[in-house]
Amino acid sequence: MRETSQLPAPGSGAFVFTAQEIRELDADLARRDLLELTMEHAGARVAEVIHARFPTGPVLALAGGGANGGDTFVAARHLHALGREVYVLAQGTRHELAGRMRRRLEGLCPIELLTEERLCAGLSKTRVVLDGLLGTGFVPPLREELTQWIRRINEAGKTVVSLDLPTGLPSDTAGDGSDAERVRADLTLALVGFKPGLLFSEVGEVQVLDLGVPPALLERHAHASCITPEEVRALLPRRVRGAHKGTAGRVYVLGGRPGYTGAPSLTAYGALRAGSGLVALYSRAELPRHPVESMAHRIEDWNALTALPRPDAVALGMGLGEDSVPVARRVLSWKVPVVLDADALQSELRGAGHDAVVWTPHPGEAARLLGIGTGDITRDPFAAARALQLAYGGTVVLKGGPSVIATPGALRVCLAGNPGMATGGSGDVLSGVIAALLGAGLSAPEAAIAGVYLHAAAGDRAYARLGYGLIASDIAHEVAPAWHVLHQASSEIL
Ligand SMILES: NC(=O)C1=CN([C@@H]2O[C@H](COP(=O)(O)OP(=O)(O)OC[C@H]3O[C@@H](n4cnc5c(N)ncnc54)[C@H](OP(=O)(O)O)[C@@H]3O)[C@@H](O)[C@H]2O)[C@@H](O)CC1
Ligand SMILES: Nc1ncnc2c1ncn2[C@@H]1O[C@H](COP(=O)(O)OP(=O)(O)O)[C@@H](O)[C@H]1O
Ligand SMILES: [K+]
Repeated sequence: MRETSQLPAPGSGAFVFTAQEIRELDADLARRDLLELTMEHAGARVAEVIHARFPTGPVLALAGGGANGGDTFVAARHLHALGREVYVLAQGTRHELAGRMRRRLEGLCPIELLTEERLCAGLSKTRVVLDGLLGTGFVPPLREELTQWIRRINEAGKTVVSLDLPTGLPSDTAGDGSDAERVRADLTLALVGFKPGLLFSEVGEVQVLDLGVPPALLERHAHASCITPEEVRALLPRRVRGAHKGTAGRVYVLGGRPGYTGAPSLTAYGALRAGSGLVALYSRAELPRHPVESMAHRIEDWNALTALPRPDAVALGMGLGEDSVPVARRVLSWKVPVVLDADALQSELRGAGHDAVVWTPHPGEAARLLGIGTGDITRDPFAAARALQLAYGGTVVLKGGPSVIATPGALRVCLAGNPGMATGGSGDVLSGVIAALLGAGLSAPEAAIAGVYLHAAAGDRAYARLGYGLIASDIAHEVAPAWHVLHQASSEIL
């Protein structure tokens, strides 16, 4: 599970790039004669951060044969200029720009060929290791010598700062969880944006460095972008002075069966705390713990739904069991906005959805919907979310730490949230939050983006108060203050 401290503050509007997208961005920068400047900027920023965070002691800089090594030569030059003792061990390079950066360093501080013996000697004398061996150009599997060096670095117990990616971590997919074949970094300084591998693997702290690349270029080449509090704040529905409960959104929650009565109640709490004017629960079971502010109806036969007035939004599937597919088909025919969750996430519903549907699978449910293994989902959540959206339509929320959203036009990721939220029922609360936002008039992509962020921000508030002992209803209750803070905050304090 991801530690709360690992990702940057959720305010970060950072982008995410795959290795191929970085190659395309670099080619674009090169055409504009900006690539060398960008590498210079990268090295300067890395040196600045290292000097600020670890102000004393020698630095051992390890430079590989590609541009990751080139950045490292630049960082070493800037650290030297800051008066730091720097020792550089480098592989040979055929990379033109990296070679130029190496020549600019030669004569200022020692550069020696990287061998295991020199690495061990260097590690014994240093305070900080700058890992610039492999970045986005890493093509697995690791060559044998790299495996040995990584082992030495990890065994030395020094502070390790990785440049762009911890060496050995694949750029585009989650690492396999084994630490043996990648550098265990204390801090990774990611250039221009996250790489998917940094979001979905256990990698320590990550800081994204702005390299002064024009935002339009970043946007053009990016794979995904992080949800910002500012955009969520702008999306949150505002009530007019004359609002009444009927205009604030009427949500139906269809779920539960004998023995499974908690889930729809948690969804109702989520919807109420996210501002629904009226929440009605329909279930074939008695729902003993539902919020008293909601209306719970036990129904014998789902055909009774036909006689009900159409709501503004529906959340469907939590604890509903095998009734889910026929009930979902009926509700989808109403063409009102719907959140499909839990038992309603079935492949029989492929083709039955519409634009105003939000599908909210966790990786197990996503695997069921796509007919592949859960490992295939968690290895590349962006690809999985996109594949689900293409297959099922609407908007897809692939839950996890972090959650990913695929809308018809974009991939988004939510940096808020924490492992304390890995507790039964927290996904049920999310369905209620999204349904409330749909009921208040947000589109499916908007409700998914704002709902996932609000739910995660509520989870962070609950974690701050309760730590890993937080339970799903705590998240539901924190949705209200999370919303309120966001609603009231001026943009300066977001
Ligand atoms: N816009 C940006 O963000 C900017 C990004 N920039 C930087 O560019 C970096 C990407 O640079 P890159 O493409 O040169 O690749 P990089 O990571 O240095 O690796 C290549 C080296 O690795 C080697 N190698 C490969 N596989 C291997 C294996 N399995 N086992 C062992 N070795 C292996 C390969 O060896 P070869 O195959 O050539 O023998 C070659 O020597 C990126 O991470 C960032 O730091 C900045 O400079 C400027 C702007
Ligand atoms: N490590 C984590 N970091 C961030 N969010 C998490 C983490 N673990 C779980 N969550 C969030 O908690 C919720 C869990 O949902 P789900 O697995 O459907 O739970 P349940 O089925 O018990 O309701 C999702 O919104 C997910 O994003
Ligand atoms: K690296």
